[in-house]
Amino acid sequence: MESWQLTAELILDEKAALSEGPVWDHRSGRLLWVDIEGMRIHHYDPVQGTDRSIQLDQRVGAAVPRAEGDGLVLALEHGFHLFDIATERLTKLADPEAGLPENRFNDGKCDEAGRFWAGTMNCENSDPTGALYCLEPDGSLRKAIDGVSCSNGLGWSLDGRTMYYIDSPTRQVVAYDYEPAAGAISNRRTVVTIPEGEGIPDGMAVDGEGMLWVAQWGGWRVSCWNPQTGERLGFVRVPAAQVTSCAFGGPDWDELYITTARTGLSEEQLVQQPHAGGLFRVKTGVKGRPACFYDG
Ligand SMILES: O=C(O)[C@H](O)[C@@H](O)[C@H](O)[C@H](O)CO
Ligand SMILES: [Zn+2]
Repeated sequence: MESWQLTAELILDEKAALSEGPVWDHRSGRLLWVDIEGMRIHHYDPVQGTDRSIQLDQRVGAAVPRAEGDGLVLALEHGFHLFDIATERLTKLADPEAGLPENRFNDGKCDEAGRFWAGTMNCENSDPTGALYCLEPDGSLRKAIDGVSCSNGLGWSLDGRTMYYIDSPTRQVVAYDYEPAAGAISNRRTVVTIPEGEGIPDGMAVDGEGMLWVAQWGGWRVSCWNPQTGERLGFVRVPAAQVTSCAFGGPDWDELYITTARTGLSEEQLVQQPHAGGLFRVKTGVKGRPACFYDG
């Protein structure tokens, strides 16, 4: 059934420790991404081929543009913050896991209503002490999913009635019924299982046909899955093992940007994958959808 294979090309040899969370900002034509362990927010300009980054003083799990202005909302090691790029000023909104020092925030994404969803992971072990949170545009926060080990990819179906979610060690993508007005989830079920020996699922993007593009940490690839059937339609080879996330972007929305990591790799492994920690890209032949921004 696997009908196609593509290969991603290196576009930025950044050698970031843990490059993650790509978001295409169509307003600026730039890709926002983070280096979680390097504590940096990056902006990549594909026209110039240049990348600029801002150093923070704590780990940054996810960054998403705000709908108004050019600020960002961040899921930092120590909670949710607004960030003003020009002044580099941080404004703390909420730190729901201040009492859990082993945890930090990881992947996050906005839904159509401009809510920012982001989850946590235990950095010391795979105990399910993490959770998925939803930050409403008015700044209120609620816990949506409990008992998470390593909160990762998020996405929504084309009709906005299904939310997809990845807790990496489960090797699964699960789906919930999604009630868009309230942002409420229910009826959890498994829609994709990553085969054993192919690493674990990490970040994810949903394309314009509703298919799921799932990065495989330890799997050297991003695979494309039909969530209706659980079948893999094809995959993108990436010349780095720790493939962390992906997002559609580019002027025609048909380019998949892919992030990778160096962290945890031995000297020997780094010889095999010298561009680990780089940014990669592939033309997919399918279009993605505009990213949603934070409405608060
Ligand atoms: O890329 C991420 O989402 C996390 O920040 C990583 O740390 C890995 O997923 C995790 O460590 C895998 O075990
Ligand atoms: Zn991730």
